[in-house]
Amino acid sequence: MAIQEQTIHSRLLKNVVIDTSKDAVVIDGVSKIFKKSQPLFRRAKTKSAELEVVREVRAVDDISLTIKHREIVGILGANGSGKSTLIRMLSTLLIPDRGRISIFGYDVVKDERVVQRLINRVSVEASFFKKLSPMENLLYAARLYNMSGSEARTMIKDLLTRLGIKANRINAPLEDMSRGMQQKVAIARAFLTSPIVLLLDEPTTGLDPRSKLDVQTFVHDLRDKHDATILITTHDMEEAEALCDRVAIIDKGRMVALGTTEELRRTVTNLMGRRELVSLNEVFMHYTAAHTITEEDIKLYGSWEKAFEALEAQREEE
Ligand SMILES: Nc1ncnc2c1ncn2[C@@H]1O[C@H](COP(=O)(O)OP(=O)(O)OP(=O)(O)O)[C@@H](O)[C@H]1O
Repeated sequence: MAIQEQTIHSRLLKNVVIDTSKDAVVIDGVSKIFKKSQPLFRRAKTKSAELEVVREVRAVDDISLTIKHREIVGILGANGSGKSTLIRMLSTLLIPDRGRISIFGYDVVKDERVVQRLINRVSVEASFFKKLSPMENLLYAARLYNMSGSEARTMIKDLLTRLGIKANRINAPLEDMSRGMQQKVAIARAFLTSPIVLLLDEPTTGLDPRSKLDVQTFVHDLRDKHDATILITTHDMEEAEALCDRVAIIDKGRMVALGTTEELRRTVTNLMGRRELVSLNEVFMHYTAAHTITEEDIKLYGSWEKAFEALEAQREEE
């Protein structure tokens, strides 16, 4: 029976009872503060002249967000805005300093083990046995989840093919594949374990346009056919528009906007007094410090993109 038909019932997944009528993810007033030590005199020639100062970085600052079952939500933010920190707290890798996070009612701190069964995180730093092939790596993962060898083999082949990985690559060492291709193998691995909540940390960064589309189709399939709830961080506005039911924009750890891409575009169009609907890029710039880039900055750095990179680097240093 399709899970949609069961939404008011409970679902048993990996021996955990899930009430799919509950919100999939509830983030309630969550903050994470890091302590960073920095030399006070950066240009000091001798080490002894350096003084260390400890500074607090509010990587995530009082964020609240509720995500419904089968929703795809995008988290947009510049480098260092706190996206990965938020994802890491959701996946129990970091503990919030303040606030609560729950997944279908299970608390990420108190019910850590249960949450780990419900959630799967895909990030660029995915760990693999690089000398082994995608098939061998995924068979290893399937074994951990008690799948039979033949069942897993068929499924893996199907998954990798759907993600656009050619047959001759499936059994070749992973280390010979590009970073983008390895990223796809990481996505396939997350899928193998049928996550009920999937956290995708910049899943298409570094992928070519064709591969991006493969991944986007796959993500939609995951939601449509397998009822996954998906949280995705991205820098790519086109991707956010193509994939997400709603997007949250975060800046310096704070959530500065939340809504459908259409709603956000309309709001900013009205705020700017424009006639034509602004793009999501302009929405992003409006809500983040990107709008502070001046003509002079563009001249100085050579292009808007370069000026934006310089601004991000400067903010990261601060
Ligand atoms: N383990 C850590 N210790 C100290 N500071 C950290 C740590 N992890 C992240 N930070 C700081 O927290 C802030 C948010 O970082 P985070 O990695 O969450 O941003 P991000 O939005 O994911 O960036 P990117 O797009 O570059 O991946 C940054 O200032 C970063 O330097």
